[in-house]
Amino acid sequence: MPTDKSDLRQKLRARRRALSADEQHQAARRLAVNLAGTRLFLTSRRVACYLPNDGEIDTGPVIEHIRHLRKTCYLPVLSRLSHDRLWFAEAGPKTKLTPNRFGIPEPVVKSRDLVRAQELDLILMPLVGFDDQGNRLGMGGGFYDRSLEFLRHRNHWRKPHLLGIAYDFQRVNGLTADPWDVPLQGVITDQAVYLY
Ligand SMILES: Nc1nc2c(c(=O)[nH]1)N(C=O)[C@@H](CNc1ccc(C(=O)N[C@@H](CCC(=O)O)C(=O)O)cc1)CN2
Ligand SMILES: Nc1ncnc2c1ncn2[C@@H]1O[C@H](COP(=O)(O)OP(=O)(O)OP(=O)(O)O)[C@@H](O)[C@H]1O
Repeated sequence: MPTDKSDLRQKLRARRRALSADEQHQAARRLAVNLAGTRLFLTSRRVACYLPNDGEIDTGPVIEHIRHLRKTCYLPVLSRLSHDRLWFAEAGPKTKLTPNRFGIPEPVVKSRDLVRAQELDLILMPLVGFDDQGNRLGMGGGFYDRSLEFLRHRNHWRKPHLLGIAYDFQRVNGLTADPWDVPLQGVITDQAVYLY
């Protein structure tokens, strides 16, 4: 296994992109079933998810389930970044979307309707790799870590709760945590629920 983070990123990203449409579809459905039985998800009302990019596991069934349970679904918004922190916007089935600078669709909303991570109960986070300590390897922009920095200074658990969403093959051994990394409380995959 490559030890270098960027090599590992490239390898895992290529493996995601190599899945057939049928494999992607199956895995996305299994993931939604696994998430649906997770207590942290069931007890959260304001839930942020993401729209898939670069072969990330499809979140369509998850988003449908969030709405079915009458929870509020949020998506990350990059286009009005301040100090590289993510904002989040409520996203219903009729919300207009526009591609951000990475080509990922994001909600078109008024500034006053943007919320900070602090206001959410649960963030379902995209990731490239994860390990059994709750360490997360992301796309390398540092957006989530910067936006969740306030969680590192807590001495008791504060919202939002953090769960990663991934294919099971994205589980790797011993990622080295950087000082700014904010650990995940669990990762939900197409095969399992890992809680740390
Ligand atoms: N679906 C999804 N949405 C997300 C994230 C994510 O990882 N996945 N992010 C998580 O933080 C933020 C966006 N971060 C991203 C960081 C890099 C690239 C990316 O494709 N980078 C290219 C280089 C592109 C360029 O520089 O122009 C690459 O690495 O190939 C995409 C999203 C917010 N929204
Ligand atoms: N809390 C922070 N304060 C300042 N800089 C940060 C912070 N968190 C991350 N960064 C910067 O962001 C860069 C990318 O971090 P990292 O490689 O961990 O991103 P990532 O978690 O893979 O990306 P993403 O969260 O966008 O998926 C790092 O080089 C680091 O300098």
